[in-house]
Amino acid sequence: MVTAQRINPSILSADFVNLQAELEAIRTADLVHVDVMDNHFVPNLTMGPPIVERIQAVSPVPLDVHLMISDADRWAPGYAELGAYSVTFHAEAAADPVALARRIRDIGARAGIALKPGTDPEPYLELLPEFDQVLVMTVEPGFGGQSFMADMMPKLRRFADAKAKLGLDLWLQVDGGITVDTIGIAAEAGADTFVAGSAVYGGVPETRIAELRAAAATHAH
Ligand SMILES: O=C(CO)[C@@H](O)[C@H](O)COP(=O)(O)O
Ligand SMILES: [Fe+2]
Repeated sequence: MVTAQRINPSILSADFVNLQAELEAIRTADLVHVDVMDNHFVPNLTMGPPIVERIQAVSPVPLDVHLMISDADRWAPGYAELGAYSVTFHAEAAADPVALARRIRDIGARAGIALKPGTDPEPYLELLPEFDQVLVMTVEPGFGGQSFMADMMPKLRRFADAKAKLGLDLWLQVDGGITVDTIGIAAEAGADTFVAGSAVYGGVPETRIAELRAAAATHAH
């Protein structure tokens, strides 16, 4: 069986003044990746619940919310409540990642855990049944348009191995520097869900999404 692959454009690279049109432009995507930043966990500031709620209301594709915020335990459940399809918080920002994932799942969203490049995956491997997706950051979180960190591939493989060993239906997501040139490297290492901001919005989004899909498919497991 070939693993399903997902392309999730990040609206961080979209024109925020024309967000509704930018959301329409990616209707062939699987999910829309929404980067929430608080200028505390990362040195950048984007949006909070009121704007994400409006995006949820008008988006033709479901929301994949990536929280780059401190005190995730306090804020993450609200994004599940407003209807996000998945809510991913950072391991480094949650006091109790398992309890938080359970709250997100109880509300009805998929629960994701994200790891910054410097974060060791080992403590999280045995917790994987508590999550629906793992996000391996392939740039330092905070900004779009950075270069893909190929040295994160051993971490991705570590999660892919643990997923296989435990027989889990877990999505492995990569975020940062994904292009037609790097997506195959990530797919090869076990990723099945690909976030791309500048690569999608830097051209005609529908064409870019199709190109990314084709490039990823040649490396599907
Ligand atoms: O979470 C982040 C950045 O912190 C990402 O989702 C970026 O928005 C991806 O942008 P590109 O690297 O694809 O341009
Ligand atoms: Fe992101």
